[in-house]
Amino acid sequence: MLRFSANLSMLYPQHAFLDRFAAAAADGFKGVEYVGAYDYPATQIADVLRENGLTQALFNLPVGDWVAGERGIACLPERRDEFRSSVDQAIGYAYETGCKQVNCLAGIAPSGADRDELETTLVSNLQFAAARFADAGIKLLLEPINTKDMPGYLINTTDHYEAIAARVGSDNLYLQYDFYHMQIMQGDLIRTLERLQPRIAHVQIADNPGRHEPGTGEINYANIFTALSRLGYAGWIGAEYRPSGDTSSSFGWVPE
Ligand SMILES: O=C(O)[C@H](O)C(=O)CO
Ligand SMILES: [Mg+2]
Repeated sequence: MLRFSANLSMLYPQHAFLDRFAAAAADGFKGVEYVGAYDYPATQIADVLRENGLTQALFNLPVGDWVAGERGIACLPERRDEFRSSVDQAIGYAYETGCKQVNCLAGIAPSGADRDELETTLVSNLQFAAARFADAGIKLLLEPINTKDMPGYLINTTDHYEAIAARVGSDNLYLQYDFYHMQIMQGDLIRTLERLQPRIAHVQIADNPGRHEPGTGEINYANIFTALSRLGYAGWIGAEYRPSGDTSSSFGWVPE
């Protein structure tokens, strides 16, 4: 049985963030996810989840200054201490909201930076975080992201995820497989899903081009949902897209 989670950073843009939970529940979602809710007390998020009968499926480690263009700090050597204290902050939010998995955004490579140094920093930070999250019973995820939407982002392919994961050497580092990003970067979506499925803890969906709802572009989501069912995928499927119109009218892709 496939389970869908509403990505509240993208769906229901007409509502204030805290009102998006009720909108998702009214549309039948049982789970929600978002980039992060660190501007709100964790207890407030827990309350709104409870009031709406929702499970917290996923959120990200603190991503740095999003408005200034940061997309994670895990690869930035001078932010090592900040990253490590952000792990404790994320664990606190995960405990309070009952969330069992947290995604790490690697960050944008500063122009001219030494990529080896960035990767070494990322590996060391992920080793630290994977161990802390394991002690807390929470999975740590790493997501490759396409270079067109996010130029300079450090991890862009599943091969790169695998290379980093091999260096991290922890059973508690999983892949967040976003079909939209991987369609842009490498295609071969279902074969890669089949190969990496044991390490995939969360998937996300959007169509390409446009990053709108499934059915608006070139990705065959009917086949992808069949593959996920066939493989016995038991995680959440995050609806992480910008609706082409009204969010509540965008769910024609949900399988019967
Ligand atoms: O953009 C994405 O695909 C990520 O999942 C995210 O959380 C924010 O960039
Ligand atoms: Mg994603």
